[in-house]
Amino acid sequence: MSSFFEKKRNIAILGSTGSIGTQALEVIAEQQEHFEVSLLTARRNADLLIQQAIAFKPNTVVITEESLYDKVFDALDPHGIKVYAGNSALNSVVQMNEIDIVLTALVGYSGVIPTIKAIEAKKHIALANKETLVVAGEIITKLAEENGVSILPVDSEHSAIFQCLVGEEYNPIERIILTASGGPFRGKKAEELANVTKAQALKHPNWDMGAKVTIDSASLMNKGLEVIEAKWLFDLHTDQIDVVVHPQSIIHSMVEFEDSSIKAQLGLPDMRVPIQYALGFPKRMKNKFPRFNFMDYPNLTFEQPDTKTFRNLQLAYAAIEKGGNMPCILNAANEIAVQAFLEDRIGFLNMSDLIEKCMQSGEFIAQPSLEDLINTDKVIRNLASELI
Ligand SMILES: NC(=O)C1=CN([C@@H]2O[C@H](COP(=O)(O)OP(=O)(O)OC[C@H]3O[C@@H](n4cnc5c(N)ncnc54)[C@H](OP(=O)(O)O)[C@@H]3O)[C@@H](O)[C@H]2O)C=CC1
Ligand SMILES: CC(=O)[C@@H](O)[C@H](O)COP(=O)(O)O
Ligand SMILES: [Mn+2]
Repeated sequence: MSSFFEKKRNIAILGSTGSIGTQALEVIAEQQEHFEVSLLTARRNADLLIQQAIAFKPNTVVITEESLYDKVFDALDPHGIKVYAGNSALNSVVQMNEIDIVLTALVGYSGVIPTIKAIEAKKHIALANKETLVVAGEIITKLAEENGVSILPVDSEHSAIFQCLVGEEYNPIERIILTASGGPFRGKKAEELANVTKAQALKHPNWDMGAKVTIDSASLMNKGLEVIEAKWLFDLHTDQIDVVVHPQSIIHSMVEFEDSSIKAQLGLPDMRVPIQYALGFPKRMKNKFPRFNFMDYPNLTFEQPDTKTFRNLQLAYAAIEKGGNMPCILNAANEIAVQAFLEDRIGFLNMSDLIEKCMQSGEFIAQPSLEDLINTDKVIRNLASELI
């Protein structure tokens, strides 16, 4: 069967060895008549990267950890696959001619520069890496517009909103409602959270994801980052973005229009659905993913987020309302806090304290350039590390 696209879409996956990256390869394996892989990248997981490259035959792979170059080269050179190492290699290969769409599935701030390089080379972006828009949303959305490229959301909530907006080009959004699972500690109070372990925090009730986003979900920082991501993706004011806790993660998010109608996108929690939608947009492709059965979920429930206990959501709203480099400060402090929590160096509640301190002491820049943001990230990482 031939593809319904003019030609097969060439996909670059930045972070192919992670949770989003591996699920994207599952999607591509099931939709081989429509997609092929031109680039795969990883940081340290050389064994999986080699395995993926042999199976999907990309033109090029990058391993950013330079000490692993020889291992990956020796394994893939005999297959005619080009191998590079390091961040600068990543920033240049995302511009390769044959790439149509770059799926950004790296973690954290590391996604910012490769995404900018890809947009400058007029590649469409399938955006999983929400931190990119948190750090540099204004610069990146402007750059995408100037280069005529689309930023197609992969994050489940933003994909839901994007899907609700198809056909609504003439209808302004009144507000969006981002759903939040509430994470593994939903309903718990501060005194119960003081001594929770990373093993408990890493047990998300509905989604199987990488460690960083799973801790963010447990602390509600994930929802805070998603509020900022939504502001830039859909050009909204923060007072148009509400968060509702929906513990079943079946309604992935909603849009309310000016006539009071609310549209929602529903389905089982399965990231392959939004990944496939972004890569195949505007086409919905037939697949064999499990189907949702309403009888299995007789109770879909909704609650207010407890922002007194889970302070990160309020900190994120405060950061985006302040604007400038404040979301970049929030993000850098959060990345250091999450890493420290995962290494048992700080407790769960200390994460919010650390982020708040960095927001209070970091130098505020109202109209930051990209260089200002790169510097802010560096300075705040140092500050947060010193404060631990
Ligand atoms: N997982 C999910 O279901 C969802 C994730 N997201 C977002 O998608 C992004 C990816 O998340 P997820 O897949 O869970 O993350 P993972 O930790 O599972 O995977 C991250 C990937 O990026 C690579 N990587 C990590 N750090 C660096 C770095 N500094 N430089 C270069 N490559 C790096 C890793 O390589 P290696 O394996 O070699 O370390 C791996 O391939 C995040 O921004 C997350 O918030 C959004 C919605 C859902
Ligand atoms: C799958 C996905 O998009 C995650 O970002 C998810 O949203 C995490 O769930 P909560 O942050 O709602 O717990
Ligand atoms: Mn999400």
